[in-house]
Amino acid sequence: MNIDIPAGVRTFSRAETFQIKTILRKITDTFEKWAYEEIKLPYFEYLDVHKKGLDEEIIGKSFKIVDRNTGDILCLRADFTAQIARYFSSLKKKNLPKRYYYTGSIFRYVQPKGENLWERLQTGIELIGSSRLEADAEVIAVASQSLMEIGIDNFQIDINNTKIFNILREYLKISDKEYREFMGFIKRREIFNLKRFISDKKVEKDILDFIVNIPKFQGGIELIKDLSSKYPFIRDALTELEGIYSILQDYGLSKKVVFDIGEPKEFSYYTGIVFEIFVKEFPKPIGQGGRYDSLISKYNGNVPATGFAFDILNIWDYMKEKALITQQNYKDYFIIDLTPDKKNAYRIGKILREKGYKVGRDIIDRPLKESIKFAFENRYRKVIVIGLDSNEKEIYIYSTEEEFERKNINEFLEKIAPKSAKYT
Ligand SMILES: N[C@@H](Cc1c[nH]c[nH+]1)C(=O)O
Repeated sequence: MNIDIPAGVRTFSRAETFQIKTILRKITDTFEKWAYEEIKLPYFEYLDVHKKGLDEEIIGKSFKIVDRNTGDILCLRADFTAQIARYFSSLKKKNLPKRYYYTGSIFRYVQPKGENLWERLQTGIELIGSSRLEADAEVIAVASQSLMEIGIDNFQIDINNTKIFNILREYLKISDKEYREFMGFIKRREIFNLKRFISDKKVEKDILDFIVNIPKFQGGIELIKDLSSKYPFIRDALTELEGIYSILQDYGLSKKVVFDIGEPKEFSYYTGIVFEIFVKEFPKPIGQGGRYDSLISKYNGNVPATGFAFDILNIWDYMKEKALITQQNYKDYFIIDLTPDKKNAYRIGKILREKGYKVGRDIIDRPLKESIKFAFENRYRKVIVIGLDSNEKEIYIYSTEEEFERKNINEFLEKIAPKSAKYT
């Protein structure tokens, strides 16, 4: 019998799931502190509708399914931002700003090799309704605070402005296809190909000089100021970068910022400030986002927006690698009731759970010693044994396999304080 799973998917063990869930919980708690509200989006979209907001390349990698009733082609969600834009467009009452967050997988085909999965777990936010730089800065601040909450503070935010490329595109008057080729050269930092690309075009000297040097433009705020004096044709876009830097300074985050003009983004829906988040000594970005002021208009309405998403499995991989994950999934009490009638077990369990404790019951017949051993091996902090001697009102509370205390049931239950720790 074949019990395999497809190459592009994987199961996460209970220990792995706990680690991932702990990361997610801390991040989404941070989102909530900034007043973002959760929204649950469907796995399926109509291909035609999802396509409106996404690049051909991404749609090409999406998983398609046929609606068996109507014959319509559906696809599995390939991007949350396009879904949110579609959803927002459908709202009758669009009171602004809207602050949404989401958690779930996006699905895109990749050659299933090693850790390449078809399913990518993301959690992210979208801030809809403001074209102010303050909105772009808020999104970056939320991302930064979320990372600090999970114990990552050596991150770097690579910021860029898509407007620079839009100006070049208009200036060069190139087709979509040529533009994609051009952006590919920039992304792969292929200076030789960039030179070749513009060699047959009539380009002013300073613009030409800018283009062939794009891959090298990586640095701090001085770089942006310098570019601004050298290349007036992109000054407005650079002024935005200076503006966002100044707000991030107020947030105390300017030390995290690097400008990387040679790093364009994956989605063509971006229209302004874009960014990627990296951590030192880890090759993959752990989050990315940016402004998408014309995406919503592809569906209905015309509202500016910005947002970002974390790649949770990249964060998890990094945290494992750096031993930043220390928490274990502990449970509080394991109740073993040796009496034929289990009423005391049910009563004690109920009260402890009401006070916020995690309580499990031993429901397997085996020698007491083995049950106790099982409990500590399986991360219960304490074991309660009922009916160990003839005094029905007393219980034994084990804190290790050997050490225990005898307590009167009612006294124990009266004294026990509600559990307070949040993530344990
Ligand atoms: N959807 C983008 C991230 C993003 C959210 N909002 C804006 N951008 C991604 O998956 O990379």
